Order: sequence, then structure tokens, then C-alpha cells
Amino acid sequence: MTARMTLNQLNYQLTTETDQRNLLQDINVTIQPDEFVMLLGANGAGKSTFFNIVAGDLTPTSGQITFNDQEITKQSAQQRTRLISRVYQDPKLGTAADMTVAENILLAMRRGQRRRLFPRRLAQQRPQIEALAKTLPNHLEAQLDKPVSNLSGGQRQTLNFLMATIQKPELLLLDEHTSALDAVSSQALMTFTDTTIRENKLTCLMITHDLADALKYGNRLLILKDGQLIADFPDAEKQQLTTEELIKYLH
Ligand SMILES: Nc1ncnc2c1ncn2[C@@H]1O[C@H](COP(=O)(O)OP(=O)(O)OP(=O)(O)O)[C@@H](O)[C@H]1O
Repeated sequence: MTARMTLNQLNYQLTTETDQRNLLQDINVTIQPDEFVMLLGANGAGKSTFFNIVAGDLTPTSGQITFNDQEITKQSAQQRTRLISRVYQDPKLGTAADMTVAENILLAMRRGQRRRLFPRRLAQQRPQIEALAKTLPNHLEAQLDKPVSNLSGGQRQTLNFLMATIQKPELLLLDEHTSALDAVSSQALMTFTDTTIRENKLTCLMITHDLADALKYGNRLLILKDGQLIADFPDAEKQQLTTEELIKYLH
């Protein structure tokens, strides 16, 4: 099996006027296509920096990133958008607030294609959009003609997740995507996330501070501490882990 992504001897050093800090240090990790990886770490451990490097928003100071056997270390975030989708913590990011839910879904379906004939396409694709919406949690199917700015946080994050996965990215990055939601909405989106990843066989890296979710979902678990990967649990070991053991790693 060709690895989906390999990070080799990767370092990221932040240089300011007053000091130099290694935000990521000697990261060596290979992600396989069938992996749904939980990434844990205390505040400031370097998780978002890790995602920014993978997405191409930051360039590593040294080391290589290989994606499907091609080196992409110097590729921009724009060049990687065909491969990598990201959902952020903030429900306001990722959607067009003034457009309706249906229009946003159509935009995501047609990302990368020409925008001509948009109203006609919207009418043509309506049955498909409605069928899709019926599978979604958080009652989003009843909101198709509402502007996105009217949605609750849970509904907006559900839409963000759908838009990020509708074209089946090669790699999905979930950056604490349920953490701003109430417990019920968060669990509904997490269940939908898990089903979507399994059914579409997506490769996924997910940052979370929710230890119960980290243990329940995914088939591998990585822990970052002070910019270094200090633990890597494959599925069988992950299944034996307890919250208490995880807490010890995070301190
Ligand atoms: N542009 C920057 N300037 C200064 N410090 C930075 C910058 N970016 C990140 N840092 C620092 O680097 C460290 C790692 O940050 P990062 O956001 O990657 O951590 P994190 O694990 O995602 O944390 P959290 O769980 O709080 O989101 C932190 O100490 C942070 O303050």
C-alpha cells in the first residue's frame, strides 16, 4: 500500500526578534490511507502548527513531506487544496454566510469547476442536494433555503464538515471541529464524522481535547508534547488505553 503521507525529519523553528523556538522537532511519521488518526496534546504542544505545516500554510524549516509518493514540501496551501480539506474549530470559517445552505452545498460539489450557469445548476442538482441533506444531523435538511448566517453553530459545523468531505479529499484535517458545540450537537456531528470517514474510506487526522472521543473514534492515536511526537498507538494498543493513561502522557 502506498503511504498517504510521510513526514521525514521535519522541524519548524519560529524565529522572532528576541528568540528562536522549535515548535516542531524531529517529526517522523507515516500515515496510511486507511487511517483515522487522533492527535492529542496539551495547549501549546504544537498541534495547530503541525496542521499548518501539513496544509501548506507554513513551510518547515527542514525535513520533507511526501504525499502519495510525491514530494510536496515546498507546495503552497493553494496547490494542496485539491488533496487536503480542513475543518476549523470556529463554525464561522469555511462557508459563505450570505448564501443559502443549498448554494453552499452546490459550491462545494462544484469546487474547482467553472461557476457559469450557477442558478440552473442549483435547480438541476436540487434533488441530489435534498437527498444528501436528509442524511445530515442537526436538522440541517430543514434549512436548505436559509442563509448560512441564520444557522446554529452545530448546523454550520455540520455544513462545514459536509463541504469539506463532499469531494472525498485525499486527506481530511479536523481541527477540534466539534469543540465549540453543545454536547448533543457535538456528539451528533462526531457520529456523522465517523460514519462518513468509514463509508468513504477517508484518510483523516483529527485534533481533539476530548479524551473520550479520542478513545472512542479512530484507529490510531498520536500524542504531541513540546513539539515532539512522544507516543504513537496503533489500533490494537489504542483500544486498551484508558483516560487515566492518556492524562499521564499529556502532563
Ligand atoms: N506566530 C507565532 N508567534 C509566536 N508563538 C507562536 C506562533 N505560533 C505558535 N506559537 C507558539 O507555538 C506553540 C505551539 O502552538 P500551537 O498553536 O501549534 O499549539 P496547539 O497544540 O495547537 O495548542 P492549542 O491546544 O492551545 O490550540 C505555542 O506555545 C504557541 O504560543
